Amino acid sequence: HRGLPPSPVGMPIIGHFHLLGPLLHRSFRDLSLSWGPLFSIRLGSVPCIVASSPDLAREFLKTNELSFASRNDSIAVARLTYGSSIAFSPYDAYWKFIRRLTMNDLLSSRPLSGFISLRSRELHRFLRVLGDKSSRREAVNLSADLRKLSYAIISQMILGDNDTSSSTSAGRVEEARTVVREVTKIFGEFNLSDFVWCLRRLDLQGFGKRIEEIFRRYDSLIETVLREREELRRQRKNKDKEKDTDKNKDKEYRDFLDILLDHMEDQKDDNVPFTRLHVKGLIMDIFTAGTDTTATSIEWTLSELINNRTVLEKAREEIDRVVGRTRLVTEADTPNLPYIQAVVKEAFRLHPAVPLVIRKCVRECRVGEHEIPVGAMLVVNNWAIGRDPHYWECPSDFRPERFLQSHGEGSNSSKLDIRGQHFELLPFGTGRRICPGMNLALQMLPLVVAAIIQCFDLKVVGSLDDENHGDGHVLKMEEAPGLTVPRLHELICVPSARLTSVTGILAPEMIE
Ligand code: HEM
Repeated sequence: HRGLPPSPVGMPIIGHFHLLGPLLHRSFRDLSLSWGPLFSIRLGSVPCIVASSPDLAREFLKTNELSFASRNDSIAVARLTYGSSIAFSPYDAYWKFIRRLTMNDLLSSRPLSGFISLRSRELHRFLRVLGDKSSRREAVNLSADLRKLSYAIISQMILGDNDTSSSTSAGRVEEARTVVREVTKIFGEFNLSDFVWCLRRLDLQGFGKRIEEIFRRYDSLIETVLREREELRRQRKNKDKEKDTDKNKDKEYRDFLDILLDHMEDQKDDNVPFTRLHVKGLIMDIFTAGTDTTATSIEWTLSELINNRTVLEKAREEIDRVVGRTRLVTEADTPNLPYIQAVVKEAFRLHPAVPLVIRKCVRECRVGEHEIPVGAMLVVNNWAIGRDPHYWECPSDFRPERFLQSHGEGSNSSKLDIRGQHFELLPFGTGRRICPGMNLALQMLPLVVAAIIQCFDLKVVGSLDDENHGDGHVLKMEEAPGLTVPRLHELICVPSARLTSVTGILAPEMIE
């Protein structure tokens, strides 16, 4: 394609695959330093356009929104989401149907406010584990526990309040968490077979085997969950018949899975089939899109706070002033904690959990002097934009102050919001495909971060940078590859209780 943006010299058949390392956002940023904020590469036979500036992000994702309102599918996505993903579905009637369903019944403010007590209960449970470790002076794997926390919240939102006390269901939860992680990892890797047709059967990187293994494990888990639920629904129906109860009266025990199964059974719209496979795919989708992203964002925010003591003290000072030292911070407090909100934004700038917004061109369009063909892949490098010195002063410093209104009149960054309106900072993407879990994430993140630093001091074990940075050793900040980019080294800390009485959370015997 002559009209494509500039491109390095590629190799026959594989194109530019050899230029990409496991951390794709870094490879793309390095290429943009030589080829400019808009360049193209070829992945096998698929042209891939990489944009790394806010203006280009606006041009592609807003001005030409409908041309890029779909995403690239892959062998892994098709198999592991049963071809019925919300995140990877093209912009069509099915996508509109499941997006509306998910928003109305799970992720808009009405259902979310119904889950406040669930979030608070799980947060308390998480803090109690930390409190317990603190009283025994034991280390805790915060990365793993944050994943457990976000998994517990999302799984109960979707599947209801499962009793995890028995060893069988605890084992099932553990297995499900592992599967979700593996799916998130494989979705973020580029598989040569997706781009080079003649290599499809060869499976040179061993993706095919991994996909089948993950599929087998997920399918067996989700089948067990579905069969149990179908049996429960049969029993409920029989009971209702016996009692002659109105079908709609049982609303209180309907969770999201029930709503999906109701849609499957009713099948009102023949143009948009909704089968058991769609239910399985959608559940996989929400788990993979929602759990690691949230946990990863909290993990990076805490890591930055650990490395930036002055910021941490300022954040704590705000919590102590607004909330006090005798009760735990709640969701209702977070709008009154602007510094904590700024800390979260600053962590998103440096560590967007989804560093690349990836879309597919479905309608030929023109951007500047370039013609973008149908089928081209678009990558907007959020991570590179967040670290670009053209848009951010001292970009590698962790400075939440840049997001405070009082920080320099006319300062652009203090006015930025992160809900997809400002293209300098798009942690949740933008437009029709913007993250539907944004409201949930923005309720959880400031709360969990504030609660942890309100209650505990964290002493890091391992993962310290060997170089001395003047004020002592700092935590290593290396990244692991994947669709979401978590820390390479898990965050392991010994917590010590900071407050002597946090009512309702830490039992007195847990406090030193
Ligand atoms: C800090 C947490 C999160 C971050 C940083 C994040 C980020 C993103 C981003 C960047 C996208 C792509 C948007 C685009 O293409 O414009 C996305 C899509 C998506 N996210 Fe999130 N997300 C988070 C949490 C969640 C949660 C909690 C859920 C659900 C419970 C969720 C569900 C989804 C889904 C289903 C999509 C695909 C939407 C579509 O294509 O229509 N996310 N997310």
